[in-house]
Amino acid sequence: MRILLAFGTRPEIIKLAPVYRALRSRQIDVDVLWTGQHTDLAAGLIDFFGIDIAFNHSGIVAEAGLAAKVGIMTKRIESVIRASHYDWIVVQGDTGTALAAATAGFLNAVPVAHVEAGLRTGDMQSPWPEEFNRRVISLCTTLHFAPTPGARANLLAEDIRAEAVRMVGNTVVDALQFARARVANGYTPINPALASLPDNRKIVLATLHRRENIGDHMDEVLRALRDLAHDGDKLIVLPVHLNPEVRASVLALLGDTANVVLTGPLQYPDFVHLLTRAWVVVSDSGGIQEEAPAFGLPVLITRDTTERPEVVEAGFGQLVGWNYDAIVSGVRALTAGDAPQRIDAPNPFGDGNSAGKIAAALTDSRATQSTIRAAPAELRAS
Ligand SMILES: CC(=O)N[C@@H]1[C@@H](OP(=O)(O)OP(=O)(O)OC[C@H]2O[C@@H](n3ccc(=O)[nH]c3=O)[C@H](O)[C@@H]2O)O[C@H](CO)[C@@H](O)[C@@H]1O
Repeated sequence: MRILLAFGTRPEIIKLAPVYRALRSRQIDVDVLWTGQHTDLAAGLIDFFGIDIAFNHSGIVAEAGLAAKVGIMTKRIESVIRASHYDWIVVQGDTGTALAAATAGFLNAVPVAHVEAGLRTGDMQSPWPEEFNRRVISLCTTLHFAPTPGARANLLAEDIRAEAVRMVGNTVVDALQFARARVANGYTPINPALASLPDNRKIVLATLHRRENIGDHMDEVLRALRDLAHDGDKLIVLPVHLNPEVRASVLALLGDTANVVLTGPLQYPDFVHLLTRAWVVVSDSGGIQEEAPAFGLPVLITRDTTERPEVVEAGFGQLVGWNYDAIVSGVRALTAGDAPQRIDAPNPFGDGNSAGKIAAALTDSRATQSTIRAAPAELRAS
């Protein structure tokens, strides 16, 4: 059996690394194709998880235009899958890379397995273009790995056959457990700014990067963070995304502000270390909504919708949009005491055993047989 695993961005690497490791531990041949959609952000991650890259297409990132990038990635991935036989092509989430790889797989009759399937906001504009990507990827997919019962229900509502959907949890929890074991007890952060964080401040961990939030929305979140920094008892720690528009807004509103630590994107183990120290998270990230519950951490979600309603239902998350008052009062309420308020509830995104379940399903010969039968005869013969 031979499997192609395709990824491009930081979150895809984090969430597919446990699948890679689970397949390799079963002695399965796995070829990894990296489109390099994130290069700097991915630095260190591939090594951290011990991943060997078979196909490095990181030059694609230089192409202008989202459609051109997806087109070029699709073409490159198609040439890889036409040159060898693959039993599965595995993609994750909702990125351009996942869209390209799923499309190339479908059009060449290679069964596609989708990790983190079934997330929906119901709004094609938010998040854009991810909601579109998710829907197209689901159309191309043979085996859907849903992280939660809600995600599974979303897929069934789109007339996807129940046998094609497996509820396995989210591999982000597996990745977190891998990293947590490495940042336990006496960890020295790679980034020097983290090594000297004062013990007597309440750490507010903030991240901002969603495309649809850039501009007035992001500026309002940054104004709220600036005023929270003025309270004096808190320390705002914000790893700044590399997007130049995000950087410009952050520097304009938070540059040279007391009680604000701005860093570049953190290496994943540093980020996990910071999660262990934070009192509250303010973020528009998808992955962080899933990670915070693993630490019992409350998260204020600076978006108007979330495809992860479980984080809100389980009591970890609040949707605060870009509302200055909601952010300021939310953070103040969560940092009012002398110790961090940890939420004692199970993580709705899983128990860290997702990758093993995915590897077992992919290597189950019955799943492979039924998908091969589903491929058009002329492609099976070619
Ligand atoms: C629309 C949407 O929600 N789409 C999501 C999007 O990903 P995202 O929003 O979660 O992306 P980011 O926030 O960039 O990454 C987060 C990860 O990065 C780590 N991190 C963070 C800051 C740092 O300084 N150093 C780090 O190491 C952190 O631990 C975390 O795991 O695409 C994914 C792939 O398809 C999807 O799964 C997912 O739906």
